[in-house]
Amino acid sequence: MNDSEVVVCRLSHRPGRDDRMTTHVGLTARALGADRVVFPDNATGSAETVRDITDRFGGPFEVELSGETKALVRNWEGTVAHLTMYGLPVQDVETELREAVAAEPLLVVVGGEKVPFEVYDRADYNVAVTNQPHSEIAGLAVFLDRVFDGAELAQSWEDADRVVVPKETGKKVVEPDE
Ligand SMILES: C[S@@+](CC[C@H](N)C(=O)[O-])C[C@H]1O[C@@H](n2cnc3c(N)ncnc32)[C@H](O)[C@@H]1O
Repeated sequence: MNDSEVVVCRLSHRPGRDDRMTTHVGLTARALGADRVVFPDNATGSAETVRDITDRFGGPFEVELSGETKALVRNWEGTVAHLTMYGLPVQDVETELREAVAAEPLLVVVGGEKVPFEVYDRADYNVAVTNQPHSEIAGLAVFLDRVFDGAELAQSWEDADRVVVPKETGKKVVEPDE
């Protein structure tokens, strides 16, 4: 679906307190069209959960752990978009972002605890999904939907061992090609 690789970087992780949020950053990145998520190396449980979901519901989607998420941002060869309530409104930069992702890899940075100034400084785009405080998961979902212009909602999944069949009522899950 993507022209170039789209990678989501969770900048920091506080074990215990951030477990669910970090896991959901990964699940949202996968479901809404990113190719890969990078978690800090203390987020092992979140990485395991997202890999397990990918094994069951399909990919391609990669999960990586890194001891150097800030260095990943600093040294990224491509476009860096940092999600922050202090940035430019996503609706004002979405066209430029689509052009950028057509040309080169995009790193989408979401914070947790306080984000250092060097990330704001390195970012090619500091992007706000409203200029109100809310959550990295909500911000990431709206951001990816704008970048992919809705195409991610209809993506297909490979190597799934289960497929959800949409139903007006109730739940139906089948094996592929069933
Ligand atoms: C709950 S906030 C905490 C921010 C942290 N206290 C700080 O000072 O940087 C965690 C992350 O959610 C994301 N976020 C929160 N509100 C946002 C908004 N309006 N637009 C884009 N991203 C947002 C940002 O990536 C932020 O780093």
